[in-house]
Amino acid sequence: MSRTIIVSNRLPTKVQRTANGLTFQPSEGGLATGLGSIYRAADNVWIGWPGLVVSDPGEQQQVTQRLQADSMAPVFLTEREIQDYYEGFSNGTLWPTFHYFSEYALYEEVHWEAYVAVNRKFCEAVLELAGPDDTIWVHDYQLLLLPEMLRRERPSATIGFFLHIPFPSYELLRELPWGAELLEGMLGADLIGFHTFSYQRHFLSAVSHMLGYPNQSGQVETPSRLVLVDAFPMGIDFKQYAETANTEAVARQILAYREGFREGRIVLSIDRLDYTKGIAQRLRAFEGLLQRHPEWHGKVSLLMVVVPSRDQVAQYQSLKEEIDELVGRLNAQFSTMSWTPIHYFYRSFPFEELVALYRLADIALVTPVRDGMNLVAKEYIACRNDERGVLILSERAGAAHELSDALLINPTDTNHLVEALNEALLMPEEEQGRRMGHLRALVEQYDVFAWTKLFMDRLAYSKIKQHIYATDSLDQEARAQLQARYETANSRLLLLDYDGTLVRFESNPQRAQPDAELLRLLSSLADDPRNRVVIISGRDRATLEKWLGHLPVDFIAEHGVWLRRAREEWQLFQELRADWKPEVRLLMELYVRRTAGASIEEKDYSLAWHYRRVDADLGAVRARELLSHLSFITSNTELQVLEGSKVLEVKNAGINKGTAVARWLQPEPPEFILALGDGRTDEDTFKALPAEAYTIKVGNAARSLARYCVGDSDDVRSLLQSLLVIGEVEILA
Ligand SMILES: O=P(O)(O)OC[C@H]1O[C@H](O[C@H]2O[C@H](CO)[C@@H](O)[C@H](O)[C@H]2O)[C@H](O)[C@@H](O)[C@@H]1O
Ligand SMILES: O=c1ccn([C@@H]2O[C@H](COP(=O)(O)OP(=O)(O)O)[C@@H](O)[C@H]2O)c(=O)[nH]1
Repeated sequence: MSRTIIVSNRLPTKVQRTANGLTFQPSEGGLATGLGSIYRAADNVWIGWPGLVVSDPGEQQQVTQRLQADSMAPVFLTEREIQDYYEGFSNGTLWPTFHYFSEYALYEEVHWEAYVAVNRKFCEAVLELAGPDDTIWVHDYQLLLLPEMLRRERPSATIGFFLHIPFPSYELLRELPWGAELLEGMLGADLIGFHTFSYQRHFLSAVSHMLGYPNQSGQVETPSRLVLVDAFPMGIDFKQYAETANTEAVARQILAYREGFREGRIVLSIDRLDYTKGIAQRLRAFEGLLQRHPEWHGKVSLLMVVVPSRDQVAQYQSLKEEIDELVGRLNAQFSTMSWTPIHYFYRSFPFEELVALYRLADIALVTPVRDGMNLVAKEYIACRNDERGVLILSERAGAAHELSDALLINPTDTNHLVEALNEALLMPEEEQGRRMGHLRALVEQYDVFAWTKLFMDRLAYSKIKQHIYATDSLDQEARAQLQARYETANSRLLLLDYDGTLVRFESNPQRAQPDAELLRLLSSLADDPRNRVVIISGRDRATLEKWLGHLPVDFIAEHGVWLRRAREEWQLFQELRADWKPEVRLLMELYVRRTAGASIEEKDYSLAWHYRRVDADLGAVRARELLSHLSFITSNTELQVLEGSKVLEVKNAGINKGTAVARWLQPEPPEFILALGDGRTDEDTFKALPAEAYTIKVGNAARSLARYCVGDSDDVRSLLQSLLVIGEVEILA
C-alpha cells in the first residue's frame, strides 16, 4: 500500500531532557500543529528532527522506538548542525530574508555548507524509508534543497513541496548568494505549494529571472520536467477546536481564568517569540490605547502568551529583552491595585488551556509584520462557537487573504491599530456575530483536511500532466541504438536547427556565427555521400548563406519560406505576399520605442520582434500586449503570428519548418532521419516526420513532441561528432 511520507525539519513531537529523563511533548508552531491532524488521521509516516541533541546511542534508540510507535522517524542533528543549519542558515539567513528582514540576514559559507549537508542527511533518511509507490511531501524553508536531492536518486518519485513562510519578491531572493541553487532545489518537486497567490507569483518571477525557465498558467518548464506551482492556503482542524471549545473541561478552565479578570474585557495575543510577529509594535499600540482612551483604564487587559522560540539566535534574544522591558514599563506606568493592564506569559500552554483562552477573549490581536499564514487567527475563529469576539488581523499575514471579515490593519501604523482596538471594544454584538459567522463558515469549509486533499489531488494531476508530455532523455542505450541505425542506413537525412541547437543563444543574434569546430563538423558530415544535411532555421537566407553557404549542405530559411539544395539557387516555397509589412512594422516600431532592448528583424516575407535583451518581466508584458494587437490586425488575413523563444514573428500562414521538411521526404523518406531543434518552431519539424525518425529536443523538453531530449548545444555537437566517427571508421574499413 502506498503511504505519504511527510518530511519537515521539526517533528510534531518534541523531546525534552528533564531531571526524570526524556519527555515527549507536542511541538509548537503552525507547521507541527496544522499537519499533526492529517498525519494522525491516516497511515502516514513523518520524518523530522525531534528538537533536541541526542548523541548517546542508547538514548537515540529509546527516542527512535518511542517515536516509531507514533509513526515518526527521527533525524538526529548534532550540536554543530543545529548551530549552522538550523540557527545559522535556516533561521539566520532564510527566515529573515523571506520575511523581508534582510538586514538581519547572515551570509556565512559554513552555514550554507551545513545546510547542504543536513538536507542530504534528510535525503538519506527518506530514501531509507520510502517505497517506490510512496508519495513524499517535503515541508518548508529548512529543506529547500531536498526535493532536488530526492529527484536525483528517484527520478520518477512523486514529490510535493509546501512552503509555510512567505516567498519574497525576487529582489530579496537575489540578495542571497545561493538563490539559484535554492530554486533548483525546490524545482525537484512535481508540485510546489504556497499559502497565497502572491507568494506563488514571486516564486515564478524569481524562477524566470534567476534560472530563465519559462512558465505558463502556473507550470514551470524546467529542462527536464513540467513543475506545477499553485496556492493552497493552509487550514486547521476546525472540528477539533470547535468540539473542544464546547467541552466541560474548557468551560471550567474559562471560569477559573475569568476570576482573574472580573468583568474586564480581554485582548488576547499568542505567538512564538519572533520579530516577524510584531509583538513590540502590538505593545506600543496597547500603550497608545491606554494613553488616548483613558476610559478603558481598569476595563481592558492584554493577555499575552509568548512561546519561547529559537532562543540561541541573537535577534530573538534581544527581542525577548525588548518585550520584557516594554511590559515592565507599561505595567509600572498604568497598573492600579485592582487592575494589571498586561498579563504576560513566556511559556507554552497545553491544548485545552489554549482553547479556553481563545474562548475567553473578547478580541484576538494578531498583528505580525510578516507571516506565511498564521494559524492562531484561524484557531481563535474555530473556538468561537458563540459567534462572538473580534479578530484584528494584520494585512501582511497570509491569513488576511482569506479572512476579509476580520478588522484588517497595517501592523506598523500604530494610530490605525489603536483605533482598531477601540473599534473592536465598542463593536456591537450583532456586528460581531455577522463577521464571526462568515469567518467561521470559511475556516470550517477550508480546513486542513480539505487543504491536504486539494494538494494531493493536484500532485496526482501533476504526474498525469508530466506523463502526457514525457520525453525521454537520450541515454546511453537510446544513443547506441541511434548510432546503430545510422551505421546501417544507406540514406540519411540530418535536419539541424541552428540557434540554440548547433550554437548557443547569443543576446545579440549577429554574434551567433559558426565557429571553426562547427564548420568542420558540418562539412565532414555532409561529405559522406549517404548523408543529406539540412540547416533548418528561422533566420533570413542572406545570413545563412554568408555563414554556411560555402558548405555542401541544404537550407530551409525563414521557417520554410526559402529552400536551397546544396550549391543550387534559392527557391521560394510558394508565391507569397509582403505588402502587409509596412503596417505591421509601424506597430512593432511603436513597441520598440516603448521597450528598451527590443529590436525588429526584417526578412523577405516576415517581420520579427525580438525581446531577448529586454528585462524579463517587462519583455513578457510587452510581448503579450503586442501579441494581442498583432492577432487583431492579422485576423481574417493570410498571416499568422508565431510565438518563439523571446520573439514574436508575423509571417504567411500555412508555411513552417514542417511543411518545408516534407519536401525532403519525397519521393521516398530516407532510411534514417535525425531532427534536432530547441524551439517551438522545431515542433513543426518533429510533427512532420515519420514515427521512426529520431526527433530530439534540445534543452527544455517539458512540452515537446520529440522522442528524446538532450541538454544543450554541446550535447548536440557530441552526438554529431559520434556519428562522424562512425562514418570515418566505416570509410577506413
Ligand atoms: O520549528 P521552529 O523553528 O520552532 O518554528 C516553528 C514553525 O514556525 C514556522 O511556521 C510557519 O508555518 C505555519 C503553518 O503553515 C504558518 O501559519 C506560519 O505563518 C509560519 O511561520 C515555520 O515555517 C515552521 O517550519 C516552524 O516549525
Ligand atoms: O502555547 C502555545 C501557543 C501556541 N501554540 C500553537 O502554535 C501555533 C502557531 O502557529 P502560527 O501559524 O500562528 O505561527 P508559527 O509559530 O507557526 O509561525 C498555533 O497552532 C498555536 O496553537 C502552541 O502549540 N502552544
